[in-house]
Amino acid sequence: MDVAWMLLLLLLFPLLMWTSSTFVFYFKKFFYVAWMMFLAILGIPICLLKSGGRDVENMRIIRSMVRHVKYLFGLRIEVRGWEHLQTEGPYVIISNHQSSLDVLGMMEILPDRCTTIAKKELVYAGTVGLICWLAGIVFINRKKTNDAKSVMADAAKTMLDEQVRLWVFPEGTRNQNGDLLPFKKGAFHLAVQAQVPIIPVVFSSYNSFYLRKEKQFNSGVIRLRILPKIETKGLTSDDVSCLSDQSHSLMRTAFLEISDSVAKSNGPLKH
Ligand SMILES: CCCCCC/C=C\CCCCCCCCCC(=O)SCCNC(=O)CCNC(=O)[C@H](O)C(C)(C)COP(=O)(O)OP(=O)(O)OC[C@H]1O[C@@H](n2cnc3c(N)ncnc32)[C@H](O)[C@@H]1OP(=O)(O)O
Ligand SMILES: CCCCCCCC/C=C\CCCCCCCC(=O)OC[C@@H](O)COP(=O)(O)O
Repeated sequence: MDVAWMLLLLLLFPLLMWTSSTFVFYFKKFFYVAWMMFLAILGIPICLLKSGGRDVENMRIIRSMVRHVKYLFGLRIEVRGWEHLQTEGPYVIISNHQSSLDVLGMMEILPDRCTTIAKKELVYAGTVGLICWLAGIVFINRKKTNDAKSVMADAAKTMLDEQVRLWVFPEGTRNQNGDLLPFKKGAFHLAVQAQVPIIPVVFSSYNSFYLRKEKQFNSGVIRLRILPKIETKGLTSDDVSCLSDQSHSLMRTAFLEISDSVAKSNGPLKH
């Protein structure tokens, strides 16, 4: 009898593991990375065939190939403020940054001819790194401020010469502390140097369905709000701090508001 129980427990153990939320968390994380790497394998030759190399137009291919991924994780993305993206010419989009899941919301609203600024380490992320490079992502070395500044000054020029839009995460790193980190200045210098508007975009907190430390990854809702553009015409580098503070306060207010409302519709996290 004892042996039979032991056998039953041994059989049940993998099943228990499978249903435990920690296992599900790691499985989903692994699957997310693996699926993105796989999509990139398919996307790389398409990008090469369509544009022959590094070109911001490749972002369209990534956008269309990533749109379904939210369904695989039971995520619903609700967007408000589409009208604020109806702006001609180049602009800088700034958004909060919580996790690599931000890519899903980003691809939901990414305008044409829009690429992004990322840390240089991303270029080494296998097939994902290669496709990011092909899509014209601008890589910066966050440890060398002067290098990063000059790369961003070049980007300001490229924006105008090639009519490119840039998406920057002004917190400068991923953050899931339930609030926004103070903003780095690069995005605002960029907009002022190019004299283009800033369009703030806010993702609601993922805390009601995704918690990195607690190893929770459920299905849920992400609310995305596109805020009205902030003009920079006539502003100089002296106005950068003020511009950054103004953007931070607008985005923080929207973040707290939508995060609160989304927490109610996602319901409490099951532990
Ligand atoms: C087919 C399927 C494929 C599937 C797979 C593909 C999937 C997706 C593909 C696309 C998705 C990609 C998503 C990528 C997301 C990646 C996100 C990231 O990597 S976030 C991290 C990188 N981003 C950033 O760091 C944001 C930009 N950073 C900055 O703007 C920073 O300001 C800086 C790095 C330029 C400098 O940082 P730091 O020194 O730490 O801080 P500051 O306080 O901001 O600056 C110091 C002083 O320098 C002045 N400054 C800053 N910038 C400039 C400038 N451009 N010109 C002049 N001066 C500048 C600033 O004012 C400060 O001086 P002060 O006197 O104090 O004002
Ligand atoms: C050779 C194998 C390497 C495997 C690496 C896997 C790479 C990730 C693969 C798939 C995820 C797809 C989305 C990619 C874009 C997300 C990038 C991202 O979010 O980077 C984090 C960065 O913003 C801030 O990082 P820090 O927290 O400041 O540091």
